[in-house]
Amino acid sequence: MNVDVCNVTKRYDQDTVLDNVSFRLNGPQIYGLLGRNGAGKTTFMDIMAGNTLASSGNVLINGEEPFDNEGVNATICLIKESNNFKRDLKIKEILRVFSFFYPNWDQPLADQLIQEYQLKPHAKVKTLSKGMESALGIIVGLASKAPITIFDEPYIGLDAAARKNFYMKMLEEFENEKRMIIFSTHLIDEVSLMFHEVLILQEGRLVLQESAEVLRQRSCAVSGSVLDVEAFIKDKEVIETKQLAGTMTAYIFGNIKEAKKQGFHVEGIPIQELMIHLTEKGKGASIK
Ligand SMILES: Nc1ncnc2c1ncn2[C@@H]1O[C@H](COP(=O)(O)OP(=O)(O)OP(=O)(O)O)[C@@H](O)[C@H]1O
Repeated sequence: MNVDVCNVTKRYDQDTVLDNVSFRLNGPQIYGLLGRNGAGKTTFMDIMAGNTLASSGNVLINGEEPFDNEGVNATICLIKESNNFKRDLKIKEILRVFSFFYPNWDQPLADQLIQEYQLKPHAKVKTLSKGMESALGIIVGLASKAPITIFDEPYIGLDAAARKNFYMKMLEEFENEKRMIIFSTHLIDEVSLMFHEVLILQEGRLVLQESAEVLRQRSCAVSGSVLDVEAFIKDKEVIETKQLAGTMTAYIFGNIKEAKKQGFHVEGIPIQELMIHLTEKGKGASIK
């Protein structure tokens, strides 16, 4: 599957929520869609899933618009933070509805996950705790086997162990059967190692699209004595510095090999730190 996002703008009255966003997603990978609160992530995912129209520009899924397009809609499963399901339906009814909708629906996987998350098939959605409702969303998202599966912070109410279990399941499913997974989250450190590619929105604009591997190679944390590190980073783009007991750690965009050659202790920078930097100062272009 390919997704072409062409000059997408979305306005609500005077507010421009997405501002001329363009990018391409190529094939089955795990994409991290990141950004601060209100950056436009959910709005974008709704347009992509065909739930709403862009004010201008368009999203093409394998060349077709998703809005009002049953064929395309059956290839996309969007699981949001909440309100994914009718509250009066029972879990088993929800699973049946989705099994009709998604041609690749995996009932054995759904059954297995229902057991693992200890959900009662006869329970109505309105009786579920937040965590249970999130678990149901995760089950539908994974069992849909939709070629494009989108998770928009799908884990509200799940504890750390249950979230970890979900991440493992998602990876397992991806490895078993490659599909495009778009994952939007604020718990970036928990999942960033799973991302193949990272997209960052800031105030409705795309400030970064980069492979996670490249990001890891182009940014680093350099540690050493304060004087040495200060001298080294003088001509570099510095994200942040921290000092502790005579040593300094500087987060920089730059050449890891050069830092290593000079004897510094060098580590990668967590993607969460990069996201904070890029969205604070709008330095998306400078990483290129
Ligand atoms: N139906 C709507 N009417 C008016 N404004 C809206 C509507 N939906 C979203 N917005 C506005 O669009 C902006 C982007 O919202 P969106 O939910 O897409 O951001 P987000 O990146 O998903 O945020 P978060 O991380 O907090 O979920 C916000 O300012 C929000 O108030």
